[in-house]
Parts: sequence; C-alpha cells; structure tokens
Amino acid sequence: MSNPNNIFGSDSDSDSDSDSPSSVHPPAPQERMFEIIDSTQLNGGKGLRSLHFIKAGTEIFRDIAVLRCPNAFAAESEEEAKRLLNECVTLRFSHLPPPLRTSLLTLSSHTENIPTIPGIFQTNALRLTGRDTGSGAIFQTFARMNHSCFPNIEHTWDDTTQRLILKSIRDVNALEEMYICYGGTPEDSGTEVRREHLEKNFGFRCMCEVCCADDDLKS
Ligand SMILES: C[S@@+](CC[C@H](N)C(=O)[O-])C[C@H]1O[C@@H](n2cnc3c(N)ncnc32)[C@H](O)[C@@H]1O
Repeated sequence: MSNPNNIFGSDSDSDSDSDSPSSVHPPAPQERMFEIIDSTQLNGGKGLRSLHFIKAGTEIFRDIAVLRCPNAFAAESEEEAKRLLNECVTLRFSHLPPPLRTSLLTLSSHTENIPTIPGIFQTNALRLTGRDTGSGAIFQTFARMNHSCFPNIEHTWDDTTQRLILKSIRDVNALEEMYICYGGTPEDSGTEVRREHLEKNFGFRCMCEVCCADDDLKS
C-alpha cells in the first residue's frame, strides 16, 4: 500500500546541482515543515505546528483525499439524506486498507464519545469545490488542523491535480501552531457571532487566540 502520509514529495522538487543528471544525483527529499502535536491552545486534541520559520506565501504541503463521498444525496427528507451519506461513508471506509482504517479511527469526532465513522466524517470532511462540488473528503494530515479566527494557513482544493494545497498566508514562527479558518463568518463579525456560527456548523466553542483574548477583556 502506498503510504497516505507521504505527501511531502513535491511535484516541483528540483535537483540543486544543475550540471548533474538527476539520475546520478536524485533530488534531496523536501524538508518537512511541520509536525503533529498535542495542541496546547485548544484544551487537548491534535494540531499541526511548524518545525522552523516559514515565510508568508510558502507552500507547506499537499494532501490527498483518503475517504470521499458525495454529500448531496437526492432524498425526500434531511433524515434520509443523512442516512444515505452515513451508509456511503461506512461502506467506502470498509473498503480501505486496514492500516488506513485504523489511522482514520484516531481522528476526532465532535458528535459522540466513542467515535463512529459517520461522526468522524462529519467532523473532519472538507466540502470540495469546482468540478468536485457536492463531494466531501477526509484528508489525513489536513484533518489535524485546528481553526483560528486569525489563521496563518490557507487551503485550496485543486480539482485538476486532485490535491489540497496548504500555504502560509503570513510568516509562521518556528514551533508556532498552524491554523486554518473553517470558514463561513465575516472576518469583522464579533466573537459571539463567530462562536455561534462555529458551534452551529462545526460543533465546538472556538478557543482560538482571538476569541480567548476577547474572553480575557470581558473578565
Ligand atoms: C478537524 S478536527 C481538528 C483536529 C483535532 N483537534 C484533532 O485532535 O484531531 C476539528 C476539531 O478540533 C477541535 N477544534 C478545532 N479548532 C478549534 C478551536 N478553534 N477551538 C476549539 N476547538 C477546536 C474541535 O474539537 C473540532 O471538532
């Protein structure tokens, strides 16, 4: 089985010794820019942090979809649509290689105490865009990224290469946690509006630095 975590070999790897044929000096593996950690900011749970200083605009990694399902089933009710989605997720999960299944079962689920695959899908799947609109997918490394209302990383789905591209949108210090924005709230909306939106759509109370700084001001 190919290792789904092995996403760091960039398409743009180049041999720095331009006089040498690449068959003689294979390109050096791209330096790994991050590691998965226990997030300190968000009361437990995993997160991603940088291993060294990263300049704004740097591509950090590309991720691949490991479990994908249409999330817009034609159904007579919301309940039926949910049932069809859960059946699809469970069936596709059962066809994955066992090590990948074991690994996916360690992802977080906000819907239940003992995580189920539908709950894990609901918590971690990203809605795809472009010609893949209508599908949701889990990306193994991306699924470990937490939300911030002042994110330092942006994600873009490239439907041509079928890769999720992660880039820094501002300078990231060494050992700083990397955050994306889960989306949907205007940047200038107040803390309570953002928190309500995240709670309703993603099932958690936002504990990012911006929201917590606001809590401190109020206390
Ligand atoms: C996609 S997962 C992110 C990775 C997760 N922390 C883990 O341990 O695998 C989403 C979950 O992370 C947590 N989370 C992410 N961003 C958060 C934030 N800003 N505040 C509080 N919890 C957050 C919530 O429990 C949420 O359901």
